Amino acid sequence: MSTPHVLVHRDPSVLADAVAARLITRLVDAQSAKGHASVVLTGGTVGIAVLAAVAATAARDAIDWRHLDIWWGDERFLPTGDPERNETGARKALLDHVELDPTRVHVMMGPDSGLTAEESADSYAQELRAAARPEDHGPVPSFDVMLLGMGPDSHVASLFPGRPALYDERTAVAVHGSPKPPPTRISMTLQSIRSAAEVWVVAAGGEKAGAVRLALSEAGPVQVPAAGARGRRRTLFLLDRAAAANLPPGLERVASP
Ligand SMILES: O=C1O[C@H](COP(=O)(O)O)[C@@H](O)[C@H](O)[C@H]1O
Repeated sequence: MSTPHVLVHRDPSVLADAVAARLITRLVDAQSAKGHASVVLTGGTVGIAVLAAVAATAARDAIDWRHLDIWWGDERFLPTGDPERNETGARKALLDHVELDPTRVHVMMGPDSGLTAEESADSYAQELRAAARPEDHGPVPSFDVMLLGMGPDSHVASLFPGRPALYDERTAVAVHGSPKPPPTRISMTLQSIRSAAEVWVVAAGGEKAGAVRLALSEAGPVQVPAAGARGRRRTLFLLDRAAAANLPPGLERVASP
């Protein structure tokens, strides 16, 4: 697992634009090396702002959208089209504006599929396994980039502090009784997060500063889920100034004065 690096941008808007630019570059590089790329999306304020920033730049046309696999780190277990679904936010902000191959868009199914949350999570785990290649050495693809928002309680995806999902050895699980609504969710587990080549934790706002500090300390992932979010090759914490207000000494690298 990689050691986290921290980049601090001036405000949430510069942060979203900078992450969008970084994401486009990373996906274009991956596609030029392999012919395809993969990204894991997140919900939440900054996660969706990054997608809107990608949609707003002409550089988005540098991505070969038909050869991009899109996954989600977590989903609220709500019907297709519900405004609270992470998928709905992502489609509105970006996915509806680019030409994707629908077979490469891997949604976590909601109750309108007829599946229970457990069955939906199992189905996602199977989809992950089917997409993994021998070189991934496991049941989950080595995603090129996994984007993760983070809550003020340090949750990432739908992995909340102290909850059973953090001990689970499966790759995707149902989450019940989420402290943040809605109560039922589907989430990738830490095992899946750690399969990503690059994990980018993106956070803005002073209410996240304490969680950012803990996530970059020696805290364990059961108490501080974001402390367990690490990529195989690279881990970035991409922050605005407010979220970076309480960093452990020596970590900050100011990227936008
Ligand atoms: O519920 C969720 O929250 C987190 C963080 O959201 P934010 O609005 O505080 O940025 C998000 O990463 C996760 O995907 C989502 O389901």
